[in-house]
Amino acid sequence: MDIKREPILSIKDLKMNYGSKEVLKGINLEVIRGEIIGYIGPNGAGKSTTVKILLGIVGGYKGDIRIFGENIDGKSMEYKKRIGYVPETSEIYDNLTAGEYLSFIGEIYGLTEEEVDDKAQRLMALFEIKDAYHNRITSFSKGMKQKLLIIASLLHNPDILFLDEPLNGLDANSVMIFKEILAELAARGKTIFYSSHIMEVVEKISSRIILLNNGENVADGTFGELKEKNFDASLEEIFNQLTGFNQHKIIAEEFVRVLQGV
Ligand SMILES: Nc1ncnc2c1ncn2[C@@H]1O[C@H](COP(=O)(O)OP(=O)(O)OP(=O)(O)O)[C@@H](O)[C@H]1O
Repeated sequence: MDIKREPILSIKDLKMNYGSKEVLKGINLEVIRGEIIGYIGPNGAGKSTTVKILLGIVGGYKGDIRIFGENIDGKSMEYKKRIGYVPETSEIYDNLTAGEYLSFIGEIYGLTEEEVDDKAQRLMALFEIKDAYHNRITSFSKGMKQKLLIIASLLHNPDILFLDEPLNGLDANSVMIFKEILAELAARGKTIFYSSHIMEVVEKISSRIILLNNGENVADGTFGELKEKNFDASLEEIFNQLTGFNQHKIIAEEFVRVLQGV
């Protein structure tokens, strides 16, 4: 098989209910090596639910999911060692120092203490937070915590990376570095699943964009392809069109009227 076309992730007819609420209504998706998938959709569309199912955090779904060809419903946990994850909000162990936290994560993935120490310090230096290596995470700023989460997700050199609003709190310089890191990783055959509400960034970095609305895929293609089908619009406008939303001005005016007691 052409290694570049190797399917990394395959989802067939994925359905998920929370109680009587149908959250995912039959998602189909095939992702190949080296793709950067921009996974977008309105609040509550089902993006995090999809990602949590793929990570094995949420069960009880229907459908067939294969990651690296392995059905994730099986007993094997091997596939998890090849996954990295940056959650949107994290239960990061605030009482540990950055070094202790990264050692803890690295050892879960089977890295030696020396390997983790060396890699962690070098990566923290590149993100300009090395001076905080021995500091407790509670003392970190929001952006510093985010950099730590990014490093923790990548320490074991995963083949597929799930990112949920990964730019949260990063300054403009760090955003530029991180976007380059993603492009470099993809060029080296890593697959990236990028969930975000910042359309300008998704538009620029994704090799393919998937729009989820109400638990269904309503668009799937390169930004160029989506533009062609949607009157050459920006991704923000395409998002508005495909989710049937054109009320922003009316809602904003009403919001301000309520604030003013009118
Ligand atoms: N643990 C849960 N129990 C019950 N309902 C849930 C649970 N988790 C999510 N939901 C519901 O599932 C739906 C999809 O939620 P999900 O978190 O996947 O959306 P999302 O697309 O990631 O949204 P956002 O952009 O706001 O992060 C929502 O209606 C949400 O209320």
